[in-house]
Amino acid sequence: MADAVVSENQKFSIKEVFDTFQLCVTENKEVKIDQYVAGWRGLVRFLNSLGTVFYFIAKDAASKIQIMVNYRNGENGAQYATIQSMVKYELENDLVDLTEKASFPESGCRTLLRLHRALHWLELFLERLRTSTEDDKTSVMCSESYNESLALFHPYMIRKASGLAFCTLPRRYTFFEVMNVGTPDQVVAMLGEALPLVSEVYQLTQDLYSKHNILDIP
Ligand SMILES: CCCCCCCCCCCCC/C=C/[C@@H](O)[C@H](COP(=O)(O)O)NC(=O)CCCCCCCCCCCCCCC
Repeated sequence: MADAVVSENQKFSIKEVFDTFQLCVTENKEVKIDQYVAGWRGLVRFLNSLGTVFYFIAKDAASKIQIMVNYRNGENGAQYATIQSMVKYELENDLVDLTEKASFPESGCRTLLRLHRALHWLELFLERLRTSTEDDKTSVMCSESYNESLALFHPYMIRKASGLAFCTLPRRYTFFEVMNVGTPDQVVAMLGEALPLVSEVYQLTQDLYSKHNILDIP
């Protein structure tokens, strides 16, 4: 509720976003979609605070978030409580285009897979940020992480536009300030705590998709 009245530009701490990812995982090691989506919302808000050049990225992420929210609010919302229940439901009911785009271009499994791949980028980027030193460039850390993950799935034009956007990233010190966590040492400590949470969510999803052989949904 509070989220709705908070202005998009209001300063918030990136730590809140990572706390949300912590709430994603249930005792049975399932990943809750509401919290997963909430985590992504926070990341998009942070991205928006970095400037309009990231708008095309934020817009794509936001539209995928919205697709997932719509499933949760729809008549079969309960089936979308966790990523595990969603995969089971959609596969059992033939609601996923597995080999080529056809009747279900916006299935939950497909949409979440795009966010999941982006989470891998985040994992790699946060690790680089965490182990970086003062003079390291955020743009380089960002593009190296991108090239090892999301870029493998993106066409040339998107890779090109992304590369241009990365060049506008603020330097490390300023970037840490925008994260609004505290001193650089505190940011590094926070990243050390946050990374295992993001990694766990990523790994649980990866294992699930791999088990069902749905890592290549078109
Ligand atoms: C800090 C700098 C942030 C740089 C973000 C790096 C990710 C670059 C992604 C570029 C996506 C370009 C937009 C379009 C993508 C789509 O074509 C493509 C495929 O979708 P389709 O199969 O439906 O066509 N979409 C995707 O791959 C999903 C992309 C989602 C990107 C979300 C990025 C959120 C970044 C959040 C930054 C938070 C940083 C926090 C650091 C402490």
